[in-house]
Amino acid sequence: MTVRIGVIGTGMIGRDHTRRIEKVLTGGTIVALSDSVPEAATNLRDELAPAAVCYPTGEALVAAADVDAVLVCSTGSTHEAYVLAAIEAGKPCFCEKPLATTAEGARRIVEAEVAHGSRLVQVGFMRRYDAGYRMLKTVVDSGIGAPLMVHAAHRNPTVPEQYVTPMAIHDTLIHEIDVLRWLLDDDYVSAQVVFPKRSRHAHAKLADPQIVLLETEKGVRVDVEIFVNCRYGYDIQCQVVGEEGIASLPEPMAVALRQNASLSTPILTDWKDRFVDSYDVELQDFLMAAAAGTASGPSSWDGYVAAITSDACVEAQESQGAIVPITLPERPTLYR
Ligand SMILES: NC(=O)C1=CN([C@@H]2O[C@H](COP(=O)(O)OP(=O)(O)OC[C@H]3O[C@@H](n4cnc5c(N)ncnc54)[C@H](O)[C@@H]3O)[C@@H](O)[C@H]2O)C=CC1
Ligand SMILES: O=C1[C@@H](O)[C@H](O)[C@@H](O)[C@H](O)[C@H]1O
Repeated sequence: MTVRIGVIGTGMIGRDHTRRIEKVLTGGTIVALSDSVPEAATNLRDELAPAAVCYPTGEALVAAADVDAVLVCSTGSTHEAYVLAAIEAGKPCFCEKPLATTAEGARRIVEAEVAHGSRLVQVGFMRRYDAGYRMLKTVVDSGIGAPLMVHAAHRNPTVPEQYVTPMAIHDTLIHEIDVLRWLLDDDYVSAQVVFPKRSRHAHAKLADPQIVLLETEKGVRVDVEIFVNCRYGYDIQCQVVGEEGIASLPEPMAVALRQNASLSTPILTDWKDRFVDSYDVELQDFLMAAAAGTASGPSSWDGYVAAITSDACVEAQESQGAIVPITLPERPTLYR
């Protein structure tokens, strides 16, 4: 079966996902596009999906009879309404992170999906599909004894002016929030944020870098450096310290160059390149599940837990070093 897909939000990642469904993956075709800026949708149609119909609203796209499944790739604050509409229509829905910009919004999605009675939503936490993180998880699960600590870093070369301090959590740390609880098979119980000396490259409304300290139910201590004006590249680091050994996320594959009395490997600069294979695998997974009328991978529950944890981290940013507790509600059986 070829799954007929509608894409809401045809900006940077909506375009990239349209390209991969049309040009790279099997089992899906783009039949519908929508963006609040109509030319964004028509331009993408002309460039990559000539058979697609452009809809004036995301709601009209979700309701279209020939749309089997929906990709929500619009601005984060708009995700909740579109995901709820897809659930109401009984259509599988891939939602880019964040699932919702508030924990309340994510809870409403969980409740709607539970009421529907089966999974329909996959959240775009692509790192769970990354070959390096999967290799790391295999080792963490069996090769280093009980995990004790995680040291991680999420570095971007630069960010635009509109990227402000809480976005370091909602937009950036959210990937670590999800992938580390998946890696450790654990949940967080508290968060704290400390601010080192501020980089002179940070914009006025951004405290950069930041260090987020999380503690898990099993007592693992996690520190994540968020540094989004690091200048030198897009660099994702993760090291798990266990009772019997230390396991590190592999570096992306790169040619080692011996030249002019030096040995070097390039560092990537763009998140799209760093996780290009993971995006392919996550969307292929979505297409396979959608063909069966369901969803797999990171769930609404994972999106909800990430939202609760993000809220605690933002509160911690604002509380000058205070430790903010994280309390999760009971996990519905649908997500066990
Ligand atoms: N998984 C990942 O690594 C990444 C995820 N993202 C997420 O994807 C989402 C989109 O990000 P980008 O593509 O970078 O942003 P973008 O700004 O390039 O694109 C967003 C698009 O949504 C459209 N839009 C805004 N409000 C809308 C509405 N109510 N209905 C329909 N369309 C609307 C905008 O006109 C724009 O074309 C964000 O939630 C972001 O966090 C973005 C980059 C990487
Ligand atoms: O999701 C993403 C961006 O929105 C975010 O701004 C970057 O920091 C992340 O690395 C990227 O994966």
